[in-house]
Amino acid sequence: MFPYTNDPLHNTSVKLIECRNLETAYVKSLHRPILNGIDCQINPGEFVVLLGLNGAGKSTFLKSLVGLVPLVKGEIIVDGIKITPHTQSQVRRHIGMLFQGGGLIRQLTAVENVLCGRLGARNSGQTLFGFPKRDRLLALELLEQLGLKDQAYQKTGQLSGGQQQRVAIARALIQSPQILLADEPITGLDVVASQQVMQTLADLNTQHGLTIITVLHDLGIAAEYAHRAIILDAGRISYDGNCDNLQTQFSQALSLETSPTSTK
Ligand SMILES: Nc1ncnc2c1ncn2[C@@H]1O[C@H](COP(=O)(O)OP(=O)(O)OP(=O)(O)O)[C@@H](O)[C@H]1O
Repeated sequence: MFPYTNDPLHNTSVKLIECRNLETAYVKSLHRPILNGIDCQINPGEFVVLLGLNGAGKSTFLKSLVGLVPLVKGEIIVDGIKITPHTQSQVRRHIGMLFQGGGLIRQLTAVENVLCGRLGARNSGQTLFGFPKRDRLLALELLEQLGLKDQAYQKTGQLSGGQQQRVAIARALIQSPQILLADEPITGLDVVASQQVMQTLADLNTQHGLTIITVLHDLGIAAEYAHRAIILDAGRISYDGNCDNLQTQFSQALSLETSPTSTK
C-alpha cells in the first residue's frame, strides 16, 4: 500500500489549494509580473494540467505553491494553512515535488535516491546514523509498486529516462504527500516511457486520491490523463475547465490561428 492516506472521496467542497490574486514583482524585460493576478482553487483528488506557451509562467506558478516564489500581492492557502515564511516547511510536508530533470544523484542507487526524499524529515545527527529500517522498507515498497523492484539497487545513472522519472516519483512520494507537483515530467522521454510515467501518475490519482498538478506541453497526453486544464497566458489564467476539445480550447485561449498538438 502507498504510504499516504488521502481519501479520493474526501469532501470536495473543501479546497485543498486556494490561490487568491497572486502577483509577483514587475519584471522589466517582460514588461509585466511573471504571475499577474492568478485566482484558482484546487479540490482534493483533482488531476490538473497546466498548459501555456514557453514563458507563460507555468513553472513559476508551480513553484509558488510551495512558497518558492516571492509574491507582491495575493495569498496561497494549502489545506487551510496560509503560506508564510513561518508555515512554509509545514506546508511542504503536504506536497511532493517532481521538477524538471528529476534531480536524481546518478552515482546513488534507486533506493538511496528515494531515501533522499526523507532527508528533510531528519536532523543532521539522525542522518549520520543512516536511515531507519522502516524508511528503507518503505523506499523498496514504493519502488516495487512503481515497477522498479529489480532496479532498486542499480545506480540511477544506469537506468532509462522513464525508470529514472519513476524513481523521482517514488522519492517525491516517500514523504506521504497529499499533493504532487510535477513540472514537465515526460520531457525527453519516448512515447512508451511517457505513457508509463503518465499512467503511474493517473494510478496514483485514481487509486490513491493523490492530487496532481502537472505542467505538460503535449495537448493529446494532457487530454488523455488530466481532468482539468488551466491554460496560462502571460501570467494570467486564460482558460480553466475540462479537457474536452483541448486543442481548440488552447487555440482560443491564446488567440492562435491554428490548433497545435504540442505547445513547444
Ligand atoms: N527569477 C526570474 N527573474 C526574472 N525573470 C524570470 C525569473 N524566473 C523566470 N523568469 C521569466 O519569467 C517567465 C516565465 O517563466 P516560467 O519558467 O515560469 O515559464 P514557463 O511557462 O514554465 O515556460 P516553459 O514552458 O518554457 O518552461 C519567462 O519569461 C522567464 O524567463
